[in-house]
Amino acid sequence: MPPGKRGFRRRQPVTSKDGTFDPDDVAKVKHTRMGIWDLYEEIEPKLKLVPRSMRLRLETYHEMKGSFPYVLRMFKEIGSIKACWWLLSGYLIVALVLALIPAVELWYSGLLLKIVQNAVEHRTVDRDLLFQVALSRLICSAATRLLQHAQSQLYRPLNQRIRQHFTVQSFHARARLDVPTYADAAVQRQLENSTSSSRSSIAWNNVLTILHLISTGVELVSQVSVLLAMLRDQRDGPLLAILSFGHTLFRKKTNVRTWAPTGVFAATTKSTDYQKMVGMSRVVNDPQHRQELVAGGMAEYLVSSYRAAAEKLGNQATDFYEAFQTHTVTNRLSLTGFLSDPLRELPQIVFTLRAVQYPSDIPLSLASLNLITHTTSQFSRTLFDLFDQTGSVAENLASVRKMYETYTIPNVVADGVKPFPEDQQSLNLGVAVEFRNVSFRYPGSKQDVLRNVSFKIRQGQLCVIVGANGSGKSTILKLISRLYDPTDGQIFINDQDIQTLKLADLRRATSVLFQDYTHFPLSIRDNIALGDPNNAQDDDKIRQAATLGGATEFIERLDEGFDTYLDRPVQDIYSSLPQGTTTLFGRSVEYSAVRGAGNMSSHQKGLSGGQMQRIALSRTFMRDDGVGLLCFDEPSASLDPTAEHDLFERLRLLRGSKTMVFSSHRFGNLTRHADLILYMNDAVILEEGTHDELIKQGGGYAKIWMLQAQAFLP
Ligand SMILES: Nc1ncnc2c1ncn2[C@@H]1O[C@H](COP(=O)(O)OP(=O)(O)OP(=O)(O)O)[C@@H](O)[C@H]1O
Repeated sequence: MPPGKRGFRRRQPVTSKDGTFDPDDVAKVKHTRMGIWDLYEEIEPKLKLVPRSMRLRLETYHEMKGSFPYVLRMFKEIGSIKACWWLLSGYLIVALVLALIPAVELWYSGLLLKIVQNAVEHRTVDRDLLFQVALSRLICSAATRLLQHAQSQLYRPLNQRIRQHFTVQSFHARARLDVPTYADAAVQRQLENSTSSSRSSIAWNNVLTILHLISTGVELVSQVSVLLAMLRDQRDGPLLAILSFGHTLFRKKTNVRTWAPTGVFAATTKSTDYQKMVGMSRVVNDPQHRQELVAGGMAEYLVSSYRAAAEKLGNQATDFYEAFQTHTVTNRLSLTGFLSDPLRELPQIVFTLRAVQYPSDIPLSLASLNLITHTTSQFSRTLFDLFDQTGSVAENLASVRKMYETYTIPNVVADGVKPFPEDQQSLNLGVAVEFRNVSFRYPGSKQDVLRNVSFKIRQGQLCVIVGANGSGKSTILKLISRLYDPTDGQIFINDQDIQTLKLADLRRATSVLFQDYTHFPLSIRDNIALGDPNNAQDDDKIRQAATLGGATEFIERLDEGFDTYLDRPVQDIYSSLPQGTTTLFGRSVEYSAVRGAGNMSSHQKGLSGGQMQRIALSRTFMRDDGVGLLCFDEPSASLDPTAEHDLFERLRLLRGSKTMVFSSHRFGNLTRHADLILYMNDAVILEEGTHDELIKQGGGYAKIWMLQAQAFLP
């Protein structure tokens, strides 16, 4: 990943805290300069009674509590997945047994110590007990291996089952969102926070976290019980244990390393040189820019600018994390750091003093010292790790809550309740569309893109909306298909308020080709089939739609015909192929360096804009049954004049008596046949009527018509 801000934004999700963060608020925010980076950290309110770390921990526990109901729901759901309960119970049992083994080992080590003690004091060795200890150690290590193997065997099927189940759920949660909801930055953030990777899932990660917590708990409790039992019999045992524990605690305190600030923070760089360096490295590394880079002879300029910027910045050209670490490392030399090492030696010093005092005890004390210090520091490390993990455990558990919350993100465009139309046959006569004083502003924008727009398209009419770029034509089509709701005013379909109609019915009865249509990274067949998901398996229909869209001829010329992927989402993987290999799996071999280079990035098969538009048109033609309203936004923008003429002829024939709405800034063919022309400019409808009426009126429409006509006059 390129260095810098991109990585930072992606990796640092916004916390669940309410309110806003204003870097300029000096009362609440501390500013630190770190090389080219400016770090802004929220100043924690200073409560004397509760230390900051404690307060953070309390907050964390509180957050964890809120996540529990969701975690419970997750486990219930996992229980409903085939065979998951059994696998999970098996996994838990294995984990618990594994957690008990260190205590068993410790117990036998204690016994060994007793044997040594006996040998020293009474000069006798209990051979049976010694054999038993040796055997038990062997059994313990064999059991650990076996159990770890069993665990890895259970891991894969569990992970796969759980991941698959929750991936489908999350797919559904995302697919159902409407346009304004999906475009909402807060929703995007929410979705990003609940994204699983392709190899594991939020649910599985949480199952592992919880199992880890349980087994660590069991490990600690069992070890502490054995340790206590052992310490009871050992001279100086408790003292040595306390000293070891103290050292681990002290070292932990002096050894806090963070890769980023811990609280609420934001960081930015004002260095234009660094921005330029990162930007230029993207231009060079991203294949989509290669064509322009080469054709424009930019390489030399880029290299010299990059070098100049790099020289100017020197070692300050780092991403935020590196800058942060450099900054913190220089601040880490402290007195506590120096004290840490002598403290480590303290148990040895105590032991030496005792050895002088009781020389006969030396072998025993040596064994005790080793066992006790080793066990205590291991135990305390596990304990501290567990404490340290509370933050990430809370975050993990919270991710389950966030995942479930995405399932219920409410859509901005609310569904209606009335079925539409009541009589399916009526659709053949088209539908009437009426706008009453409609005003509209895109979410987050301050500007009205439609102002007080009113018009009425009667059943079966052909309406053409014309006007300059940005006048609001496409927006009208988006409102008719209820991608958005008006900010003001009402829209009526067959005299019924559009907001009362069932969305699924409305969308089934309407077919829209947007100007900014996209091509799905699927096969051409699927790209067309999606025009009518109900008939997506009907190959004849797909071919017929392709013919109507004028696409059959070029599709059939492609090597893979209808199976061609416009943009293959999963690339074939190969390396070290002999040079003569030009095709593989029925496709031509492209080396990764040239994949997506040149004009192949957006449509790998190198289709022209017009051909892509024909595929989009075919998708629209897929749906003819059960549709009463056809909307086309600049359907011929990329077509040559013959193709445009043929398209309009086909559309007129196919239309029958259905309502059709076009948006266009080309006057001519279409407008002359229109029953209603809406002439727009700057968010309002200025003129409306038929071609003859508007020409007679001699207004804006007539003027542009004359302008376009003149272009063809000799
Ligand atoms: N998603 C959006 N968010 C914010 N503003 C938008 C969005 N889509 C369009 N706009 C703005 O709304 C205005 C009207 O756009 P619209 O696409 O409806 O115009 P148009 O008449 O169809 O233009 P063109 O002839 O170029 O297709 C423009 O100023 C455009 O910048």
